Amino acid sequence: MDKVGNIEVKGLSLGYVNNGRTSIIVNDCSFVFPSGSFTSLIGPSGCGKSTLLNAIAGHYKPLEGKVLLDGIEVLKANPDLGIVFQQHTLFPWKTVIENVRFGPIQRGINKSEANKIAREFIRLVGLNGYESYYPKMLSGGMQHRVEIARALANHPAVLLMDEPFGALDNQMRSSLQNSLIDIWIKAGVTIIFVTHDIDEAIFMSQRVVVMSKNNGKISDVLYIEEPHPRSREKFMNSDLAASLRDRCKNLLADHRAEH
Ligand SMILES: Nc1ncnc2c1ncn2[C@@H]1O[C@H](COP(=O)(O)OP(=O)(O)OP(=O)(O)O)[C@@H](O)[C@H]1O
Repeated sequence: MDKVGNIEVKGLSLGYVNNGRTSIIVNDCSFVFPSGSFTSLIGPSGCGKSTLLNAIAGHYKPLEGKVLLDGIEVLKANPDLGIVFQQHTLFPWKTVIENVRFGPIQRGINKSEANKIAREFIRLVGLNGYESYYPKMLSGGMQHRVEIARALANHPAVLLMDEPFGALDNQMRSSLQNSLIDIWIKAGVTIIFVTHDIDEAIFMSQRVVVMSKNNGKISDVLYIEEPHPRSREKFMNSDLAASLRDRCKNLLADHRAEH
């Protein structure tokens, strides 16, 4: 079956064992991230967003339950599950094109075909002309675009993003948010996006999953019907965005009050 990027989290419990004691981080969580959807995960610091993302990526073994990609259990890291972190993971000694073609070459694709694939994704992230630059010659935002191109060059069905724009200034962050939406529409991947920023989650996603720190569960899911691409100015100043923002703030405040 073709990978279409439907992620199903079923009865998933995640935790850490330290000195024989198990701490539960995510508790019996079930959720579907439909193929081609854009979902943000928000929640208080330490609630388990990164742990959940890593479990979906196959980097982390559940205590209970499972993650299914298109009906098949994810048991280890898989090229269909691309991951982009906040910190840069580009090879500093490789140029942009060498970084982006790395995955295809690892998969056994010949160099000229890998270059073709890499150029396609470099163009998609708006960096044509920068193929022969080294990462240190690029701004932080441009390096992020290379990271995204590198992840997409593996043709993942799902892109897992852990606060990818967390360290950037507002202007750069807005510009990358617009680019990512554009890429998402063109590439048709499923995106699961972890962020601390409520406005970022509301602006970008179709659904915002709010995680709770108290019981390791999903505490609410906000569905955002506004179609993409959204006008930042118009949508973020709308009544809908204001009410979503309030709901998110209240949910996060509830967690703090109960703690
Ligand atoms: N290797 C580990 N051993 C023990 N506990 C850990 C380990 N890694 C993370 N934790 C704990 O698991 C919990 C969840 O961490 P996680 O990084 O998933 O949270 P998060 O919601 O992504 O947090 P943040 O928003 O601050 O990045 C935290 O309490 C953290 O201290």
